[in-house]
Amino acid sequence: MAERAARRCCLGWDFSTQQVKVVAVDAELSVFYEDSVHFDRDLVEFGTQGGVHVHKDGLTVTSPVLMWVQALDVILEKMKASGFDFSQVLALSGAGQQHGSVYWKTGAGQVLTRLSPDLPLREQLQACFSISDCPVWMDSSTAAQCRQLEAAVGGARALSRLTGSRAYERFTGNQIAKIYQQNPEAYSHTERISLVSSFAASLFLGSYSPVDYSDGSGMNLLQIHDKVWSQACLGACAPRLEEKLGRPVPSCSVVGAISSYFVQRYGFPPGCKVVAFTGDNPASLAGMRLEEGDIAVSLGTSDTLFLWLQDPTPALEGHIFCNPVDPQHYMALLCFKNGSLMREKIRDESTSGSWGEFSKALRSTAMGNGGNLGFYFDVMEITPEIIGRHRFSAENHEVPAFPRDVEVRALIEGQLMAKKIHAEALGYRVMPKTKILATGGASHNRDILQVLADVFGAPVYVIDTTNSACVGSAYRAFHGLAAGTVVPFAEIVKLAPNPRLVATPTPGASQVYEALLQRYAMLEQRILSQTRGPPE
Ligand SMILES: O=C(CO)[C@@H](O)[C@H](O)CF
Repeated sequence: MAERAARRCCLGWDFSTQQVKVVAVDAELSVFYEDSVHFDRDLVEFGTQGGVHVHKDGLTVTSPVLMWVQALDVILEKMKASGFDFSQVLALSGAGQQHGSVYWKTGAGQVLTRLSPDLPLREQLQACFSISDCPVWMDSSTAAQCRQLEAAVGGARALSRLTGSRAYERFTGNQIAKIYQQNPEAYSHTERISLVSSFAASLFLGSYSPVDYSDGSGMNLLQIHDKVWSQACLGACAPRLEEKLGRPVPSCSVVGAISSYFVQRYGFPPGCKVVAFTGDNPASLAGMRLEEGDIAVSLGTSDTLFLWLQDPTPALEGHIFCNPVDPQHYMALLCFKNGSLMREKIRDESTSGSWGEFSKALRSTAMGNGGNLGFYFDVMEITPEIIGRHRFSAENHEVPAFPRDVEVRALIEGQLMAKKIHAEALGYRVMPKTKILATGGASHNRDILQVLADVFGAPVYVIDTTNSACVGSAYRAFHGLAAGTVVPFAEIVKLAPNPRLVATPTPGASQVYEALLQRYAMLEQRILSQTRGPPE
């Protein structure tokens, strides 16, 4: 085989819900290698579906930690077999599904430092975990612990101001509290608790990696302004918790050099740096190269907004995390459950299942839709908590139906105005330099993106985000190599492929939507007050 040219690079890892993925990115920021191990398909013995075990109560959702360990063994062996030249790896970083937690048994730290390069990780770490099936982000079994935590710190809004979010069932602090309450023996035999991100970093380090600020912001435990653990939250969840978590670190930190295990078994250079791993969403923000004032809109099954914020306003909806690439700033995540499934339903009902007709309906109706407004939530919406379909005429009278073209525009304008209103409630503001990055299935529909540009009053770009968490992790590894210097992340990634401009605001759009957004916000509050008590 022709000798492969030496290619200095950084690796970006993603320990996600369904697989472990890796990309290799060279100094020109080109991705030249990628590989993955899919849990359900490649590690059948663990019996997962979608990478998880959904328990009989329908609320508890876990994943086997040894599956994640074995996936790393398998993917590294695949890379070795493919002839990947590990000696060229300057640094690596990674991402993990947010909120999940790993419980290292007393003594495991010693095992990590003394791994034999002659054996796979799975064999040597077999007995190192006090909890074998780890709680993950899909778990919703900790409602009681959420209420206890909010009560301990003065309520949901107080907790949101402190940690960036009100209590959420999937957030790690509440999961730790449940384990301490329901399995105290396992908790007492736990010497370290990692997130999935810092667990993965620990494997490469050969010692416990600290939790980074950004993923740590998804625990309901970290004070996002001071970047220290909240003693009130720690105390409300479990005893002696701070010693099990260790001190959190800035996300751009170099947490150490790669363990000799990987040097001897795979040929990594001894000086290969490990940069703190972080959550998958913060890593994706890095991969999309979001900058201050930018917003990424992922239009998928559920719609997700990634915001870059300088002065966040924590609220009862959405999540504020410490920014993964700028320790002075923040990011926010907003999830809208009624995303593409709702768009597909209206497409089927109003345009005979045709996206072409759906787009025609958008093009044949004017911005503002003649004052008609719609709220379309066939499943309970997260942001805000509303269910059902609610249509309003220009006079704010609720009506039972719209003509089909009006219905299509009312759906899309409603979904996108909700995004702007709730983003602004978290402190987001469109700036002159704002770019909107659209991703996900619906980002292939240019007519939907035109409405997005009109509602936000900003240009819309599309970007390939297939491996955004991995690529963002590789970018962060390069940034970590510059650690100690004041080189901003944007400077490190300026050679990366640029997003493609797809839509710019129609002249007059801001006048139309300024008034409509106010009406939408008022009507949303009207619906909320009709369906639940006064806001907290
Ligand atoms: O819970 C989430 C974010 O808060 C999910 O996006 C997980 O990070 C997916 F792994």
